[in-house]
Amino acid sequence: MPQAINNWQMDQKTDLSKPAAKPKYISTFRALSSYAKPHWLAFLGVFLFTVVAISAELLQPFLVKIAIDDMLIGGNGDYSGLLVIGGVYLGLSLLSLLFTYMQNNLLQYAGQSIVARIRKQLFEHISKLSMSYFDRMPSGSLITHVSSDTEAINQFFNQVLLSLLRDGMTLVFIIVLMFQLDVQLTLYCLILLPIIALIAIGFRSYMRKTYQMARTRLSRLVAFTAENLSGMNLIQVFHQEKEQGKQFKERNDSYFQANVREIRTNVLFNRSFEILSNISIALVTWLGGKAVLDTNLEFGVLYAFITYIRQFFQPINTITQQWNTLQSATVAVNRIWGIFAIDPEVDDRKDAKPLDPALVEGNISFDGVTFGYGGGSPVIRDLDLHIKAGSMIGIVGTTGAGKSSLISLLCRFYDVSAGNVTIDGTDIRNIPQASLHRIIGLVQQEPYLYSGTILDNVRLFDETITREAVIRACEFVGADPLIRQMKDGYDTRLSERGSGLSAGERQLISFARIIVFEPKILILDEATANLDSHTEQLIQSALQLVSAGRTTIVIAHRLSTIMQADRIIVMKKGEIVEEGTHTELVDIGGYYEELYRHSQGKSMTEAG
Ligand SMILES: Nc1ncnc2c1ncn2[C@@H]1O[C@H](COP(=O)(O)OP(=O)(O)OP(=O)(O)O)[C@@H](O)[C@H]1O
Repeated sequence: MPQAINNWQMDQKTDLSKPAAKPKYISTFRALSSYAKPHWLAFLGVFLFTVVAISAELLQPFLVKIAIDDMLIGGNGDYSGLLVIGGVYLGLSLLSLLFTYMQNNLLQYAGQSIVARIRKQLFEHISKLSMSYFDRMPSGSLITHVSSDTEAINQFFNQVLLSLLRDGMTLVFIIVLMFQLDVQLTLYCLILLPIIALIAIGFRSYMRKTYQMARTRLSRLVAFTAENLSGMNLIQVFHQEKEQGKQFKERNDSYFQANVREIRTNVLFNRSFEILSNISIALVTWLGGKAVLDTNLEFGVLYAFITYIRQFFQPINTITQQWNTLQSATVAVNRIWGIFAIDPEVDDRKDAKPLDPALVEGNISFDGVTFGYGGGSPVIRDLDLHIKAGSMIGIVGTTGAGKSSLISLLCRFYDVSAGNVTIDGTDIRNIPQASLHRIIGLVQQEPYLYSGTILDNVRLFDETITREAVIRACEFVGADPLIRQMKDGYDTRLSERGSGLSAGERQLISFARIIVFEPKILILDEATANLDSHTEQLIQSALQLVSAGRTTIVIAHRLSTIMQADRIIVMKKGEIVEEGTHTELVDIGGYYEELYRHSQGKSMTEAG
């Protein structure tokens, strides 16, 4: 099971058991308002457009009232007045439509710009965080923050803010117009306000629960699906399709039930409002009708009143519906701002000075280095290692011995707990990370390839590196014939992580990267995957070419790769237990000799 997704699921599970943290609405508004500030002109425009759109819409019943009272009932048979009213009515509709359209577009634009900026800053911030953060934080959660959480903020602008503005203003305008028409009738209608508030509060907490339940169950379903897709080969090989199908069904059913419950609650809430609206209309028809019959009220006023009452409930309903969106936006803002508040544990010192790559020789020293992940028990213990510039050293050792950890310390993915690591005598903590990483080239066990062309993968999307330079590098490491055989040669597009290429081809491409970027220090975490002897030969000679003139550290899984190394170190439980050339180590008769005998036996068996 991929670790990240596993952790993500665990995360979702713990989230469920935790009581939901109290949302901080004020701090959400404050956080977002700093991003909204540069767009104040757009928001002012939205406000003005909303005023025009709502006024145009709400004046329409008023026009009909004038037509009824002044032209139909009390009029003198003047058709032209009716025609004018009809024309103005149509004009107001068009005006409302136009300004609603402009208001929506402007708000969408401002909202999207804000969210795009937050997303960009979040991505940049995450890219600067230290490896220790990524150890703690499952990548699934980070994906959620960059995608879903920023989307929740987008909804805040395009739904919550829009509704507060538009529906809030509509409500105020309607109440003013109703008071304008008839004070007594308006007061009767407002008697219903406390009942509306009670219903809204009652439903609010229930709706929040059903909404959260549906979201959590959806997250689980998505995590399960993602995990299954990435491990589909294992599922098929172990005939787990039925079992996984059963588990998927359980999650799917539980999401379905949560959804049904959410919809049921929403429908019930909407209908309650409709009933209230109808009660008000009945009340107004009865009281207003009586007043019309008693000639205390004009018929047109009653008509306009009933229309406004109908329009009165809809905005209240919409505003209440925004509660869930507001809440998820608040949670999203809290989570995103929580990430912004995290500083990288490995940071550049203020007085750090970059090294000139042209002057770097590549002498490396680990002096009394001790290190443990997250300050835990040491996985590297008081280690001393000195590597001369331009030499090649091989590292072998038991699994979990600390080989990769040693490399991570040299790349400064983590800081040592004690001792120091130096390059040409300079403590790497005194070198800015960007400068350090320009000196070091890393070829990982599973070279990472991006979705993009071979060309872009070799030059890592750095357009300043020419196509010719890439081709020369690939020719140099022997990858060129392989690439030319591909459908579009150097322009062949690779799928995610280069899944269309063999392990050997991926390594050759990452060797070409080294040639292109010319680091002084080369680190190779050799692939464990079985390569056919032809590819192994290719990699072997490519390594010799690439390592020439560079300080090279190879974590070896196949001894054949490092037999020619200037020095080999053997690690066990975070310490160097044997050290020397191949011949010296075989003579010692220790762990290395045992490994060597093993590999010889294996190749004899293979040969036999
Ligand atoms: N990110 C991490 N967080 C916590 N502990 C870790 C982390 N990475 C490695 N470890 C632990 O540190 C120890 C050394 O691991 P390391 O990966 O350096 O060993 P290794 O010699 O490279 O092993 P292998 O050959 O199996 O890759 C192990 O006990 C491992 O569990």
